[in-house]
Amino acid sequence: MQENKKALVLLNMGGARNKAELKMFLTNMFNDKNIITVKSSLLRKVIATFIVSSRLDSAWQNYEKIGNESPINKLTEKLIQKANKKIEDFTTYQIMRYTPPFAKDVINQMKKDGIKEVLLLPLYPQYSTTTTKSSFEDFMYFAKGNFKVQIIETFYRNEIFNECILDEIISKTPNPSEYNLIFSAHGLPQKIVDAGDPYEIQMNEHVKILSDKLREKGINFKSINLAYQSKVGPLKWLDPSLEEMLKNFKDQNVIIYPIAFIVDNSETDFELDIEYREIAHELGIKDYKVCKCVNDSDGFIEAIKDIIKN
Ligand SMILES: C=CC1=C(C)c2cc3[nH]c(cc4nc(cc5[nH]c(cc1n2)c(C)c5CCC(=O)O)C(CCC(=O)O)=C4C)c(C)c3C=C
Ligand SMILES: [Fe+2]
Ligand SMILES: [Fe+2]
Repeated sequence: MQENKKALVLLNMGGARNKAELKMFLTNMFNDKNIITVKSSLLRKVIATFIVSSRLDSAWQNYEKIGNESPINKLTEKLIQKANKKIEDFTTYQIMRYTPPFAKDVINQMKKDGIKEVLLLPLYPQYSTTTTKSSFEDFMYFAKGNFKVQIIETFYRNEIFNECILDEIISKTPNPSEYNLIFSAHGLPQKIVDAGDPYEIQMNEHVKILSDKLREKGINFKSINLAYQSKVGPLKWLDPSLEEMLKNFKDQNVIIYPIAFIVDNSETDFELDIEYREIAHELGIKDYKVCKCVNDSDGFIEAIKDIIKN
């Protein structure tokens, strides 16, 4: 690896490579104080143990349908390799929050590599305490003042990034007036939003930016909507849910864009492409398309260059 002094660190959630890692993912996630916001870490541990034991087997069945692993790790690896070839002045690393590579180990490697300055780029276009803040705190805890650190908190307004999203949507729908476009975002418990998390506000703004850009290009979908997927547990989450939204489109065509994600993962490959596809079929939707995330596309590498400049 090059001996650059500056690191670009891409932060993401991680994903299971096997059943043991799914247990690790769920255990780490539900012990995260930004996800389960109860004050007592002991109570959180009890809740985590309960959720993991009740969820593990059924959740694993979903991963069995997508080749026994989340695609997030291999796709992120490709993104890192491409970034290291194409983005000058930085060595690019990845850190995952709930499965390896963990902050502690990557930070040790960065110290060995002589890194002095770090630019953190969470792979979440919109800020949430559950994702951006959680990953930032994780990094800072293990960095222990060893580096000069900067973070990019959001990039949903970046024009090059938004062009990548639109390219994917447009290339999948030669006849947009016959399709309903749904931006599908990962959901969040309502109480996290009520406590001040800006995710929903930023999500609405992001959908408006993309909708305006489509109109400016003269591309008119039958309708454009935002819905939330992936609800877990009994609490109220952001609405409308994707399932409720799909009910509006019996006998019509739908195209979904996964707006909260940068790299395809189990929520896109299983939940959107398999589970909601079945629901759409049962609801009498005619054609149901799911867009790919920007992943390691050349366009997204250009977007990263633009996001990190200055
Ligand atoms: C209280 C639970 C959860 C919150 C809050 C939450 C927020 C959140 N998550 C993502 C992105 C991803 N989540 C993924 C999987 C996943 N998420 C939860 C729960 C919460 N997420 C669970 C239990 C799981 C595991 C799968 C399942 O059992 O349903 C993933 C996929 C990882 C993979 O395996 O590929 C991503 C990515 C965001 C962006 C977000 C808040 C904005
Ligand atoms: Fe999630
Ligand atoms: Fe899910």
